[in-house]
Amino acid sequence: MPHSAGLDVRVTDSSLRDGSHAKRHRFTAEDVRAVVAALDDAGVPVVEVAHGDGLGGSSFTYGFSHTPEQTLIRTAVETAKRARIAFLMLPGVGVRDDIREAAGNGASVCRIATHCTEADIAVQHFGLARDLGLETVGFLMMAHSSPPEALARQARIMADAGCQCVYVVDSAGALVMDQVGDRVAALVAELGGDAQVGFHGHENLGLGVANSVIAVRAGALQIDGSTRRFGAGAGNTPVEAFAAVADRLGIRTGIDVVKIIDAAEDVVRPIMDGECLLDRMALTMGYAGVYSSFLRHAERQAARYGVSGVEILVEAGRRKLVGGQEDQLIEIAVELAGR
Ligand SMILES: CC[C@H](O)CC(=O)C(=O)O
Ligand SMILES: [Mn+2]
Repeated sequence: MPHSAGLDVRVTDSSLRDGSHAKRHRFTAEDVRAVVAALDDAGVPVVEVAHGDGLGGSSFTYGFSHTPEQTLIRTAVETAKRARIAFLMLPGVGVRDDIREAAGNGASVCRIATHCTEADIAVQHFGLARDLGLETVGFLMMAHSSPPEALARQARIMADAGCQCVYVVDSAGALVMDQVGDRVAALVAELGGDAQVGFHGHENLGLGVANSVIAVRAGALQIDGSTRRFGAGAGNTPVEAFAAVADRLGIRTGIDVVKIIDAAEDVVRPIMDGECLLDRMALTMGYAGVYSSFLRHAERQAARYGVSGVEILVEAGRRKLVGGQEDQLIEIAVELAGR
């Protein structure tokens, strides 16, 4: 199922969604307008916009949005001339009405994310999205924690429910090279022509670009990244670096490398609170297999209870915490403080 528009791989930029974690969900409509205009001009085909934890994520658990995400989505749709606007939702964090509202605001790509063993909770959401005429993408999160065959069985559930591209999502940035290739290849073999396969990387072991190239070589047709690595943890695969490497390898992304390099420096960097760094905390996440979006939560609890953020993350990895279990970071911090 190749791309029609002369592309070998379609890139989705997640900086206005995954970057929301790094910016503590403080995006403004002006931020969205500036970033979408620059990415659109550089030829990025899909731009994802939402609260970091997806539609409905604005809450005490995950952190409140500065500007309602549906306003941000509408702003992105109004700004983009060519790019399609995508949104993410996690069943249970968001509900079906959130999908209807995002579609009403003009978003055209619906991305549904589940933990990598729980694809069945997304079945009704894929059905609704297809009924609304949306393109569908499925996210199998924390993919390092499931072997390739198990992941492929979950991908089959998503594809049968109407998902048109299932992503191997390296939420913890813990997958190392062949581990990406093996997972992508298993999904390609399982799905055949029924759905495409994608890869979403994080930089916690410094492998976002290399892992993405390996994913493409294993048959992935969609790749996520964030310009300037603006994402959770050490950030995502940098779109500008991936576009440059892809160009050198003869992989067509349709992205203008010079323009995306300028966008990273002149437009995206100024709206970031700081660079997304491969520092002690982020590297620990990749090494211990911890959900990247736990970074800010772990930092906060470490400061609040006067304990080591690294120790919180190591224990979170040992407990194999999944998204939605942010409150256990508090429990871990309290236990560490009591020792
Ligand atoms: C909370 C959703 C999560 O950030 C989705 C994602 O980008 C990932 O799992 O990497
Ligand atoms: Mn991510």
